Amino acid sequence: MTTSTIAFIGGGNMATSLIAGLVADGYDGATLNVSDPRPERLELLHNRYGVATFARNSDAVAGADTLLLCLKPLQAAEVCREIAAAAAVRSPLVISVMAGVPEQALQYWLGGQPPIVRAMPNTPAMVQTGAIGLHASPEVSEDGRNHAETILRAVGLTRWVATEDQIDAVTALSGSGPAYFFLFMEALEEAGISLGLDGETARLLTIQTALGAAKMAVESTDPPGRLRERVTSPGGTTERALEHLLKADLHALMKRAARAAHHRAGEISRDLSESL
Ligand SMILES: NC(=O)C1=CN([C@@H]2O[C@H](COP(=O)(O)OP(=O)(O)OC[C@H]3O[C@@H](n4cnc5c(N)ncnc54)[C@H](OP(=O)(O)O)[C@@H]3O)[C@@H](O)[C@H]2O)C=CC1
Ligand SMILES: O=C(O)[C@@H]1CCC=N1
Repeated sequence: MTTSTIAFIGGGNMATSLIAGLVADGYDGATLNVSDPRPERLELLHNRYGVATFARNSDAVAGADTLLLCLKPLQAAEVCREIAAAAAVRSPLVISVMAGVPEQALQYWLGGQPPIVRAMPNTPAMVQTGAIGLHASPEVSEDGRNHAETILRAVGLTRWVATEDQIDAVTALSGSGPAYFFLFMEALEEAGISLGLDGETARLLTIQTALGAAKMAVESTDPPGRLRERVTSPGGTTERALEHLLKADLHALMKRAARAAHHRAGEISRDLSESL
């Protein structure tokens, strides 16, 4: 655990998930600064996690050793320019979770080539079960890498990727990934209701099944494919169901979906890079 101050710039969904996970890990909310234009959001974060809140981004940055940029990509340029002078005072490590926002663009807006770590977390960070991809710009020291990893490891599993481009792949896989699993849960729940179960029963059984399958996948040395085979009795019920999913080519569908997310991250990067 660190006692240094982390400033969250933007206090929306992803910031809230990270703050919740850090506080659950033992971080003192008072060492977490948060700035956001919405007073009601700041109040909620303060009441729930004890964080220090700021209406002005520069005030949140002052005194912080680490900046966690949790803005929507389109807000990045304006806000980085706004905080550049305050950030230059202590040269904090800058960690950006923003999809598609290149390290080079962040350095350009902040000025002076600060060390940047791009992190791609996901919302399960809220329950300390996040999956987080990391990439460091060449300016990040070994200490800086360790510092970023320590923060993010508090909220989940971390993996460094070799190239910045691969952060777009992480975005398409695990950044957006919780939404894919939630959609699957919604569909399974609806299927249960269509077979005559009441809504609450269908939802509870769906969620517990997802949890059980994920726990088995984590704890087993066998890959998911082998675990699937063990559910699938020859000539049984699962086989009949899987025939439909495989006929619809779920694998190809998943690849198309992930490619679309990956493509979108690239579009965001290109648009931002063209404006430099
Ligand atoms: N949500 C997710 O699952 C994940 C998101 N990310 C990344 O995290 C980033 C944030 O996403 P998410 O949390 O979902 O989005 P949100 O819109 O929930 O959060 C962004 C927050 O920044 C606030 N904001 C707007 N303008 C400013 C400003 N000038 N200064 C400070 N704060 C400002 C927004 O306020 P307002 O609403 O009023 O605009 C909002 O509260 C994105 O770049 C996304 O790519 C990465 C991984 C997963
Ligand atoms: O949908 C998005 O753009 C963000 C990035 C990954 C998850 N949410």
